[in-house]
Amino acid sequence: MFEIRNLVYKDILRIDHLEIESGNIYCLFGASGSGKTTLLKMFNSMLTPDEGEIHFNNTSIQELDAVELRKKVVMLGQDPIVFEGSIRDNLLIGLHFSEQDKEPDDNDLTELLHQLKLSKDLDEDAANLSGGEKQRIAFGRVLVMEPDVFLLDEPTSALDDDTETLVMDYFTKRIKEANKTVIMVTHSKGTAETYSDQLIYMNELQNDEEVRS
Ligand SMILES: Nc1ncnc2c1ncn2[C@@H]1O[C@H](COP(=O)(O)OP(=O)(O)OP(=O)(O)O)[C@@H](O)[C@H]1O
Repeated sequence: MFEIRNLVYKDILRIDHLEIESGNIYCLFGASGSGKTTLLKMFNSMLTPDEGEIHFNNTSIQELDAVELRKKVVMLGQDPIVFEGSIRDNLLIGLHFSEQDKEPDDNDLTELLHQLKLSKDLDEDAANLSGGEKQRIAFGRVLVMEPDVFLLDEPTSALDDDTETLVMDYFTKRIKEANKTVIMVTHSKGTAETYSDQLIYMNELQNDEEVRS
């Protein structure tokens, strides 16, 4: 699905080769500042390598329209974005930037909230949610978009352990059923070991001693 060859980005990334196969969950693991977020941003063209190639389904990412690519490869950043409006608005807003043409109805969205362990009404103002609740709403938004690839940057960092387990169990079951691909940054080795098909250690990936953490 993705293949990286001879990638160089500033003095942050130096990767000879990395292959991401579809249908798998990959966890990027490594020290703070080791380039995990930077690498994640390469996969949907938010950042462009200085040297080297990234291929997505055998086409160079640079040849693809970034907007179209981001419909298939969706990033959920470290800081959850909440838009003005209700919880319903927030769950549905990503559909405008996705290839998914079937809009979930209120029953679907209420079930999604339930699975994300959010006892909230769809009409509630999203601005009043706590940090962990906002994180789950942002998670729900990308789930509704149903992209081929989820790029997740510490998606459960604001959740307590029990909630994280429930949310991740639900998420991984759902994406495995749909044969989606996940590349996820996490600081939790337990989360990485529990949910990933493959762990990618940044210090092993980087080929230059100078960029090793
Ligand atoms: N646009 C940029 N220009 C220059 N340096 C940058 C840029 N973005 C990030 N960096 C630096 O690159 C390094 C890697 O940052 P990155 O955010 O990818 O690390 P990370 O592994 O995700 O860290 P954390 O676990 O703390 O989120 C850091 O030293 C950071 O300061």
